[in-house]
Amino acid sequence: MLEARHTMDAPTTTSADNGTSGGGGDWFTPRNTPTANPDSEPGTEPGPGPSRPAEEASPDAILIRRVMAEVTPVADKVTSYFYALLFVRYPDLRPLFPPAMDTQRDRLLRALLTAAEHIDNTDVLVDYLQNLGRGHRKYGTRPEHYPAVGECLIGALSKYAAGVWNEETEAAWIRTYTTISQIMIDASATDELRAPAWWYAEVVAHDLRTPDVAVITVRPDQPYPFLAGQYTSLETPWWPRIWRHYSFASAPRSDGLLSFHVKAVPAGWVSNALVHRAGPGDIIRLGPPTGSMTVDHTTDSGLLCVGGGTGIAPIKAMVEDVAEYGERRSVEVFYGARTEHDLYDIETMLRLQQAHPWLSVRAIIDQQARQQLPDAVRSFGPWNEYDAYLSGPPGMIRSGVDALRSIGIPSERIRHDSVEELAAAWS
Ligand SMILES: NC(=O)C1=CN([C@@H]2O[C@H](COP(=O)(O)OP(=O)(O)OC[C@H]3O[C@@H](n4cnc5c(N)ncnc54)[C@H](O)[C@@H]3O)[C@@H](O)[C@H]2O)C=CC1
Repeated sequence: MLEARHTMDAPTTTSADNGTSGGGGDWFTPRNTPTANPDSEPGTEPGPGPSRPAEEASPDAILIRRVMAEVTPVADKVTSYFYALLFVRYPDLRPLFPPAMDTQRDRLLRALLTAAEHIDNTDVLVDYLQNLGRGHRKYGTRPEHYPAVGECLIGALSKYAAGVWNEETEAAWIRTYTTISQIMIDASATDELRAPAWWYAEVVAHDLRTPDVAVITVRPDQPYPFLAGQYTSLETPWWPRIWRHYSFASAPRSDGLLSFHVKAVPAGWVSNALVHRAGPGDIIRLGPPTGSMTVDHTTDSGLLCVGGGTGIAPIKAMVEDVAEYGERRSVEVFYGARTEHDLYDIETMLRLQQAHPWLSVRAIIDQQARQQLPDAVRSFGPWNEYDAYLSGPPGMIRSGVDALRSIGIPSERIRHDSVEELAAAWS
């Protein structure tokens, strides 16, 4: 299953002003209390309607896409203008955003595209927005922040889509944004009853495996439930309000410790801090667990796992999960790296292989194999009885999906995290 997880990760915020100032009126003011069933359609707010094929787009979807087509070529301008509006009208909110807004700006546009893309696909949209609403709790986002964001969003879209903007398009955006924000608010309110907005975690071990890869182990301040294959967002004390994603590198452990594999990448503030600066005793913050690249325990199909570089982290967690679960299903791991030196976790993987007869681990080193990881996987097999899991750089995921589909694995049996998000957020 390709995950419908994209990068709509900008904190939606504005001043404690209830959103009725600044020209937006109360168009976007969603209800502040959760609906009776937060997993259902958001109450009486107009929703995107039932899922339907793309060729039968709803009237709102047609209007939304018309605007998107206008603004996409000037994405940078729209996003800059949106944030300018937001921070001028609601300056109190500026501190909730990271000091440097580059990534954030990029995220907003993608968020819009995602919402527009899925406006008729209620299930995907709801699931995605609920996750997003929960994830926004760590930014300090409150229900009263949403109206101002909607107001500034409309302000920016109407300016840059002037050619197609009219009462009808505006009404469609208002309906859509109201739906979006209501789902997020509801999910956040429900989550508040069962989980903290974030967890503090103390670094208890820092193992520099190569000059730029560290395996970091942390102890959360309270229980942290998650599933093997998922990932979290992480903030370091050195770069406040900059959150980056890392997969859990172990299945849930009885001692409650969590581990991450971090590679310091050029211009990666968080990754460099984690690899070169962090040490035992440092306190980081963790957001909630997320992601659906998890082991399906309802089947006993074999697992074909392809991990490139630090993408091996969630694969290792899933192998441990299978071991823990007790099912003796076949698990075939391909662990790719550019050089032998980059196979920083091969010993762990080989130890797991030794302990579990159902597990096979193959290291594929570009330089030796003279081919990239996905091609190497294709030359083994057959894989048509397997569920496939891909984790690694975006290019590897893309060519991995192509390679696996070309040998007959249907898309719904191929799982991976969002390529867009990988590109943006694992640094
Ligand atoms: N740290 C973590 O928890 C996680 C990290 N990731 C992602 O994994 C990646 C790891 O990066 P590095 O360790 O630097 O990996 P890398 O760039 O050294 O590549 C690792 C392997 O992927 C293959 N590969 C790379 N680009 C490819 C392409 N375009 N087509 C086919 N194969 C390709 C290479 O052949 C190599 O075997 C990052 O993009 C990170 O975002 C993914 C999940 C979890």
